[in-house]
Amino acid sequence: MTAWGVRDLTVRRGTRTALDGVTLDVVPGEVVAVVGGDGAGKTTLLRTLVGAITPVSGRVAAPALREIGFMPTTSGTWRELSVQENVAFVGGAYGLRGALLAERSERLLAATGLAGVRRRAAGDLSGGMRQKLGFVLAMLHEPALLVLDEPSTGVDPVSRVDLWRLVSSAAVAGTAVVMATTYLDEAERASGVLVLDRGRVLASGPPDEVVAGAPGVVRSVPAATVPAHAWRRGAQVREWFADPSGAPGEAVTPDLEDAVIAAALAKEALSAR
Ligand SMILES: Nc1ncnc2c1ncn2[C@@H]1O[C@H](COP(=O)(O)OP(=O)(O)OP(=O)(O)O)[C@@H](O)[C@H]1O
Repeated sequence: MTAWGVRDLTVRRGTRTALDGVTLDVVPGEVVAVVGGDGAGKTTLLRTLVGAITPVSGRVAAPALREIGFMPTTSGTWRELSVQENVAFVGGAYGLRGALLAERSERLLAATGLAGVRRRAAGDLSGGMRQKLGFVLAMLHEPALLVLDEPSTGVDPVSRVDLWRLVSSAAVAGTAVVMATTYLDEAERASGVLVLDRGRVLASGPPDEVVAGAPGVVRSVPAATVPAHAWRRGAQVREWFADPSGAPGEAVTPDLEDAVIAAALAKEALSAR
């Protein structure tokens, strides 16, 4: 089984090092989530994986271009074209036509709930529907590697669940999927997570291992001891402590969000020394 991905990747954008020694594996049948804040390097990583950016150093293993499905943050749809025309246009670009194109597009339009709006211009679709159309276009040629750049950002919660279902069913069908996301609840459902922070890997592995490997301890506290180490979770205030012994407050069962914050704070504490 071929694993796609990158090894020890360093990429420069302008004068900045956008990625510094990043390794990512994407296996057929699995979804890997790339998480990180604005400017962490998610888009740069995905674009380098699909061959749109040349790295300074490191290795990229990806299938041939026509075996890759790529959905950019902007969904990759043509706003002036109808849903049907978007599908026909992209299908044509991949050399799909006739019964094969009809069968693929009908199946994908039905799965995404877009069959009823096939004559509507993509620009008149809701944000969530437009992202689903972007997914249809990226999947039309049945790629071996599906690369999705923040498909669910700004999408309503119901459409987010729909999109996740589509993405995971693509993986179940054998596609290797990598998706950038800013939603950690979404990343928690992936097989693997890569946490980026200013171009460097903060943590990587299956979500439960990333959570188990989080440095220090996260507690629920009545009031923050060190405000810069505390954050709100619903009605609670949570705080990260480097040293678990004698940490105040109550124990919490950490999730991926806690683990990512803990890893970021531990790194900051280390570099401040
Ligand atoms: N064309 C460019 N020229 C110069 N610097 C760039 C360029 N594109 C990105 N960068 C820089 O590279 C770094 C990584 O950006 P990237 O877009 O990959 O991050 P991201 O995690 O996808 O964040 P966002 O969600 O905000 O797009 C940032 O510091 C960004 O400012």
